[in-house]
Amino acid sequence: MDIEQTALDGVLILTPKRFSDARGSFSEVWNRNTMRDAGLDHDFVQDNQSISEAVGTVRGLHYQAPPHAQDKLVRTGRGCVLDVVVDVRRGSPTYLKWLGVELSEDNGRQLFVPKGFLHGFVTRAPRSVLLYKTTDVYAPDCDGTVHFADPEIGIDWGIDPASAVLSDKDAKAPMLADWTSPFEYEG
Ligand SMILES: Cc1cn([C@H]2C[C@H](O)[C@@H](COP(=O)(O)OP(=O)(O)O[C@H]3O[C@@H](C)C(=O)[C@@H](O)[C@H]3O)O2)c(=O)[nH]c1=O
Repeated sequence: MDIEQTALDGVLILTPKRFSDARGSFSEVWNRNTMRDAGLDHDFVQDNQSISEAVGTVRGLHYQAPPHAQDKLVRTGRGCVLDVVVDVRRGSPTYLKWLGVELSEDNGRQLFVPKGFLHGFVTRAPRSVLLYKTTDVYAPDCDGTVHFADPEIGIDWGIDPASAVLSDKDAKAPMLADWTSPFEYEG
């Protein structure tokens, strides 16, 4: 497993070793011991899958607030997405900085998204399948959204935001000006 730091403290790009042969390939996408040795001692308790049919589908920007905040380990099982995280830890030196990483079935990359970050993605291939593990279970009362096209964050999604395929919840999400982050930077 290759583990790469990013410009956002705590956000990691993990690329599993791929064993290829005449049949195809094999990869360990998560191994508790390997991860623990790399300092990632996380207790994942839920596995999720979303399937997005159309190119240009945006899901996000999402978070679960404390006490049910989630770390996430995200990958693409089929297709391709631009996966995006935004630092919303109040007091963080990189507050409101965002990072986009392409995750595809071909590159096999995974993104580790810690608590305190908004998470979202846009699909770049039809019928893209996102797979992700989380360290807390779904808690609808703590579920939150920030508008994906917030001008203060200014994410370049690579599409015209007006053409994005969105859920009603994401289309109606608050802008930062009407939202207070529940996360504090802990250094
Ligand atoms: C996230 C989630 C949703 N649901 C239900 C609620 C709802 O009826 C339906 C669809 O939910 P959503 O519209 O919130 O799904 P979606 O927009 O795919 O939400 C996800 O987006 C990505 C970007 C994330 O980071 C995830 O944590 C999650 O927020 O699934 C669960 O039962 N368990 C879950 O863990």
